[in-house]
Amino acid sequence: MSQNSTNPAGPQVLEADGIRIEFGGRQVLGSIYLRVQTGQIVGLLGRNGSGKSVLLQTIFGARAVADASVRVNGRRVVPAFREPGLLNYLPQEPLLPPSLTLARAAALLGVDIKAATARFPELRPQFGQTLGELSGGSARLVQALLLLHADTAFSLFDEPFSGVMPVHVETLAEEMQRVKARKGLLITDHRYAEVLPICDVVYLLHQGRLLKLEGDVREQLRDYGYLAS
Ligand SMILES: Nc1ncnc2c1ncn2[C@@H]1O[C@H](COP(=O)(O)OP(=O)(O)OP(=O)(O)O)[C@@H](O)[C@H]1O
Repeated sequence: MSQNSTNPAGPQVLEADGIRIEFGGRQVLGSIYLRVQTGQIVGLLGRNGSGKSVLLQTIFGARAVADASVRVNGRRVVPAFREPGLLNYLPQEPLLPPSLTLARAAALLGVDIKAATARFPELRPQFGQTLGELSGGSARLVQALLLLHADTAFSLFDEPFSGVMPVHVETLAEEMQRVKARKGLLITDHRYAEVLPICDVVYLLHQGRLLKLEGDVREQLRDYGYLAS
């Protein structure tokens, strides 16, 4: 399914709800509802250990959760990763094998290197190298760029800016804003100063509940103990 085949007339809507997760009797997520649509960047913030990674894994389908419902345009898609062209996911840990050349990774994901690196020309000469030969920050940046430019309706990013130098964080954030014209992006990253300005919707995971923040987002982030006062 290409990104426009499910609903060529309008945006696609990805919804996740009924997500409840416990570890050892401790509830991490309690009846979460989250919505992302194409054309939006949705930010997911929360303190360390609040369950952001677990939530992204569950939406992607890498973590099976009883009663969890993930839907696209109202149609249940569990596990979502099986749905061709629906979504891709950058986990916190490296996604692609270190032995893979960047050119091969791009080919596997159907990504045009020239388009993906249009704003990162210094990366182009590195496409003959393997991911393992890159620095940690460059490898992170390349993987985020490849998933961003792959032809899926949604991309889920778990800390895409981690280890990436500030000048590239800025350019990657701008690139996300450009790409959202044809995709929906769900991003969690503690680089809130870069994340907040590009988000259309901000969620905060707090004590197992997912709160949609409206109004003065920074003030609420302080109130909930995510930002220092
Ligand atoms: N397999 C597991 N077994 C037990 N507990 C787990 C397991 N996976 C995650 N947890 C716990 O679930 C909670 C949420 O973890 P998660 O990695 O989703 O947090 P996070 O919000 O992404 O944190 P961070 O901001 O530090 O990346 C943590 O307390 C973690 O220890």
